[in-house]
Amino acid sequence: MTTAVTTAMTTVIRVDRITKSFGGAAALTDVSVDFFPGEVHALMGMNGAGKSTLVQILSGALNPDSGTLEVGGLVQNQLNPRQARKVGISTVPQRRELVMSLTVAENIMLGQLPTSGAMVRWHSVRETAQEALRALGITIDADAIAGDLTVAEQTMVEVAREVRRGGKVLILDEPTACLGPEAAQQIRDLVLRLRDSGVAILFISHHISEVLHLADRITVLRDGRVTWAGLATETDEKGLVRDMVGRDVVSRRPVRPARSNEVGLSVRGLCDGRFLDCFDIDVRRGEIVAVLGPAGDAQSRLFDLLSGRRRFDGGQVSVAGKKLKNGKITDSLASGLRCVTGDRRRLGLIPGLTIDENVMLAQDRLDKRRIHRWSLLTRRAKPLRERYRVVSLAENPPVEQLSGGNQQKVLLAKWLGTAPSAVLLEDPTNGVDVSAMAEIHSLVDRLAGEGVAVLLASSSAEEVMRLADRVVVVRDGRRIAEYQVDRITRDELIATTLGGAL
Ligand SMILES: Nc1ncnc2c1ncn2[C@@H]1O[C@H](COP(=O)(O)OP(=O)(O)OP(=O)(O)O)[C@@H](O)[C@H]1O
Repeated sequence: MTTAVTTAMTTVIRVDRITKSFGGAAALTDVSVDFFPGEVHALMGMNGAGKSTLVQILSGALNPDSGTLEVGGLVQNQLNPRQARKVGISTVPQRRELVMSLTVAENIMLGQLPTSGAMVRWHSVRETAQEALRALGITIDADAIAGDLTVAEQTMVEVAREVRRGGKVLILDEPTACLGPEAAQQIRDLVLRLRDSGVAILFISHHISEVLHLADRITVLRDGRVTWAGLATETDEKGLVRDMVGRDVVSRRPVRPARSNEVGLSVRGLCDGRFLDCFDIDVRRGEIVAVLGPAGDAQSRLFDLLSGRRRFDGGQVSVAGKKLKNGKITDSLASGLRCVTGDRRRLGLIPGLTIDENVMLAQDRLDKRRIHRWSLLTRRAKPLRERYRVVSLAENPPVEQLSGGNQQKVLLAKWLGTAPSAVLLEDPTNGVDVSAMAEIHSLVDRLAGEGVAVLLASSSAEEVMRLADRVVVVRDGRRIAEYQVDRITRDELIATTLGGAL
């Protein structure tokens, strides 16, 4: 447990009895929260509990239906994003908002480039940006191109930009989602440095142990209402789960039926640039094998190659003994291989289509069905929505209106509802709450129990320990170690992934 340096207990933001509805359904009801400078305040809750809605109100993207918002002692009516920034409220959303083709310095100084007459003073741009990074203890080169950075580094650049613009309250929406242990730790270290410099941090995370270690204060939302608020030292994991879910949640490794000796998915000598170098892996039917590596590069490249989105330089992929054609999505799908992307926003879902349309997209494609009656679509989607517990305020809205965790459930329903024979799952519980996580883990257990070969690429060591039978560690594109999960501890797993000796 870390200690806060709260010097003055004057609130920097006071949220008083805020209510917000969408189409008559309440997303927030009578929510009151105080934020203090020099404190990490975690906001927790199940998917759809109202966290992002509150963040959007604080950042001026939405206005509440009733209640007041006070910033630095002044009531703010009808806050818009520009005013929010002006009064010192900055948000680093889940989706990175950097211009990927520009340098780090250009991104940090965007909109505030120093000029002499009509000329930009590039030297000053670079110096000022480098200083902004240095002041936060961030060792990233200001000349680097944003798109070449890791996700954690991109998050740090956004934080540096917001702090430089005078952010007194920094809202970080799941900044460690999908990051491996080392990168997540870098972000947490940065959060603590900011806190110690007096910034008020609003931190959203579904990782309970992370919140308990990092936060000074916690507010829990359930169905849009505050169910618990207090100091982190006054609660524990069990208490938080009860406050979020309303009951205990248990997720245990089941005893799975003996695995078949038949290989469901076989990868031989796969090569792709610097990401994969003669990579081999076999997954038997009914087995769950996790691929772990320090940066996640190999894992997401595997997704591109196995799904047929990208051609590999060399090697062979087979599903149930049938060789796949290189770079052919249709062949990959026809083989029964399903690749569930970790990037649901860009590759997984069509934001403007409804839940039912997204849920049925993959099955319709496999059935070559182009036209459907609405009533039939709803009837076909219903069992999948129920099985994956997709929750929304409206009946069948566009998926872009769903909370992040519910979007993830739609993505899983879309692919896993199509009778797969082998599956690649990339961060399957990305952004989902503790209860949905337990449900998704049970669904993956069930898939394996039905004889599906499951290849898992997860950034969470806990998830790997919970789901996988075997772990393959990749470094520099090569397989460097392999373990049976029951012969290794979580800490040993993290050490070996990060390059430490066992
Ligand atoms: N623009 C919108 N239109 C309609 N409903 C919305 C809109 N934005 C949010 N909602 C609904 O409001 C509820 C609260 O959503 P919110 O995104 O705040 O949840 P959350 O706690 O951030 O969830 P998650 O952990 O999944 O991100 C959800 O039921 C969501 O579907």
